[in-house]
Amino acid sequence: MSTLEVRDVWHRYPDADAPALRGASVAVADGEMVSVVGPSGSGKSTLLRVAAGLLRSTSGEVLVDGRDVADQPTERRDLTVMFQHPLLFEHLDVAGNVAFAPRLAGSGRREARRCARRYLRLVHLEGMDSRDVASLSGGQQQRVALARALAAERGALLLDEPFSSLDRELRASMHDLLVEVRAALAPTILMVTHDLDEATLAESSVVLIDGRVHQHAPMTEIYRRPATVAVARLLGGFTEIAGTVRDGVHHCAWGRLPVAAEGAGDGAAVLLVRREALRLEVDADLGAGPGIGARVVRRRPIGTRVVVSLVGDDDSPLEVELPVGEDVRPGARFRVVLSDRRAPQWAVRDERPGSAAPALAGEPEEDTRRPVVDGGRSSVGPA
Ligand SMILES: Nc1ncnc2c1ncn2[C@@H]1O[C@H](COP(=O)(O)OP(=O)(O)OP(=O)(O)O)[C@@H](O)[C@H]1O
Repeated sequence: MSTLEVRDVWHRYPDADAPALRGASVAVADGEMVSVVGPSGSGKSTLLRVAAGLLRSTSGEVLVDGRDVADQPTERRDLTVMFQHPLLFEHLDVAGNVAFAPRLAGSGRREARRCARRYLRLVHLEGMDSRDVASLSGGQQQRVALARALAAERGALLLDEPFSSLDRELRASMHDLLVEVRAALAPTILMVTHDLDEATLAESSVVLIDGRVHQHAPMTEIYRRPATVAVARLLGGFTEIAGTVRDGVHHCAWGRLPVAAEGAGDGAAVLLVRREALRLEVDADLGAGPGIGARVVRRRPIGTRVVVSLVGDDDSPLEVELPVGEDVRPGARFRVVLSDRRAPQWAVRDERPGSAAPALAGEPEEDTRRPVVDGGRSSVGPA
């Protein structure tokens, strides 16, 4: 077991217009699992490849067990990597694939196969030692790949979208397996995924956007209090209400709304409200508290609920989630209000292009290598 830390890493690919990583930092404690999420192209795989030693970063440190391993090749970093595609050796049978790492480490053939069987049992593939890997299903192949990664018996396991090529059911069974493996072996894990549900398997998640860490916290906390508008957009389902915070109150086209003390301080700020925390009132209720007049643009059913998209009287887009069956048709006018008007709302600094106070206005030149957003554990809100 070991700890893994990536510290203030910058990376620019040759000929790229912009850096893929801009001062990204992630720390994974011994036996802990951290997931990395972010939009496509945000630098997730680059971060993992730098940690694995498959890519040399432009600057920054990678520490395994507190030791700087920047100059060490992957095989000397006490870690192992598993990718989306299993990349099994087709000339070896199942046990031969899993025995590969112990063989490489110097174990004899019989001992290595014994070790392989142990890990095959762990991934529920007992009795399949002699099977041809090409004859296995995609899910079974990925189990072999996991057993092979575990059989290397390295301190840390780096997973790059490990289950994304599997269908929903197989993915769920791999998630269960990962939970079992963690209970049995407690490996230190850094996992890149674009699946926000999968990310919740980890104790905490890092949200990487444009090569910067916007937030590092448990996923439930990230949903509750996204650190930036960009994080909220990645999660989806938030309505953004622009305005200004003064003395703990958000002033906006909706009126005056109290904000949570830990959020944005005075200045231009966006309230991030979950769409299920909003409801529609008929226009007759105008003036009954904070809210905004809006016109329905479209409705989109999702399971037993319907997402209603509206345009507010200030031209802002809004989304409200209601039970299916509500009589809400395109063109109809309503007043959008908060379900609980007294609850403090979550406000973040308004850093959107064109806002009154862009948070990135003071962004350093790229080559100063200073992170703009705090990547610390449980950080909320931009630095
Ligand atoms: N070999 C390369 N040469 C040049 N640019 C690259 C290279 N690999 C990645 N990039 C660029 O670096 C940025 C980050 O890419 P990366 O693959 O790390 O993102 P990602 O978050 O893993 O994306 P995805 O979720 O789509 O896999 C992207 O803009 C990508 O186009």
